Amino acid sequence: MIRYENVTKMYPGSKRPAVDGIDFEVERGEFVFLVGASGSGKSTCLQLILKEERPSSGTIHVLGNDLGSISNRKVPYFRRQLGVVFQDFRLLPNKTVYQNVAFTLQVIGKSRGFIQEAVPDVLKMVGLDGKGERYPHELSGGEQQRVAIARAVVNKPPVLLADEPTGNLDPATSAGIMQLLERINAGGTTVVMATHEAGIVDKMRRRVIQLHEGKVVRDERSGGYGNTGIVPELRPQEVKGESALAAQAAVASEAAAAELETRAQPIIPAVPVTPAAPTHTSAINLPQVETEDAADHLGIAESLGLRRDGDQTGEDEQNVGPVK
Ligand SMILES: Nc1ncnc2c1ncn2[C@@H]1O[C@H](COP(=O)(O)OP(=O)(O)OP(=O)(O)O)[C@@H](O)[C@H]1O
Repeated sequence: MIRYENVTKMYPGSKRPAVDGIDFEVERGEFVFLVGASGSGKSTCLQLILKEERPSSGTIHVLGNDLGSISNRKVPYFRRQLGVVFQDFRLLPNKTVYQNVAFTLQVIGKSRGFIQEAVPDVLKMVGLDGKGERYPHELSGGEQQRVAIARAVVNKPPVLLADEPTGNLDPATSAGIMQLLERINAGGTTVVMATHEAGIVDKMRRRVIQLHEGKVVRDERSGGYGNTGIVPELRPQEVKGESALAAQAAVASEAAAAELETRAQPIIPAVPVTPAAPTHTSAINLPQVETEDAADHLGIAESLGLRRDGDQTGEDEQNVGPVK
């Protein structure tokens, strides 16, 4: 479904690759966590899958397509098969919940009848029944992320990519979001999620691919986050508030019990990871709602794969192939 073959990504002006000769394959229906310290290459991996970035060398196949062979013109069509969720939600602030989700379908030319059926269905699925007329600023952070997830999956993409989707949420709210992602995965959608949050990874016991300085240092079926005691930046984010701390403790104790029950063997043995300065703060940062304008619409559309980006010249065209 997603296959990395000896992929390296070197950003211009960088001294070392962000992604350094990595190989992995994600099968249809898997739930995979990408973990690792800040700067280890998690977001770059997701951007490469989305063809937002191009590898410096190596090959990436997604849904049967060699990404190197998809022309710029076809990129938006390719991206429609991938749902994307971000840490900062990226909702359109002057559109209602309903309109935020409908917008995705309108841009790709779905009929009014289809939209009128699909949007209420997906809002119900994510637990936002009855909140369609609210604006993003009238929702909690968790509800805003549910809208973003609804928008990502309303067109039933076979793959959902999530980059720190719980990064702005307290642990109790995060647990609800993770249940929702699990439910979406149980419905057959392949989920690849980058995260720093050890409690979540430890509790879920799904496949874990750990990156360190752009290399895969662990690929473990049914894994945990890693030895968070040794590596400072892998510790779970601290949170403020008694209920959040209680929820985090509950997750940690369940994870400890699960650890005792199951000790899965790594596919690639873990290697020591050099500690680096922690970069994440303990505050819960809710994103600022920005003023809506045309640029917002275009930026959102582009990042969701609804609009063509890049130059228009020179590449061979190739039809986006069937789902593998
Ligand atoms: N557009 C860019 N231009 C230059 N360097 C970049 C760019 N994006 C990322 N990098 C660098 O590539 C490396 C990997 O970054 P990346 O964002 O993929 O890591 P990450 O694991 O997602 O980090 P975080 O958890 O902090 O989001 C870092 O050294 C980063 O500074």
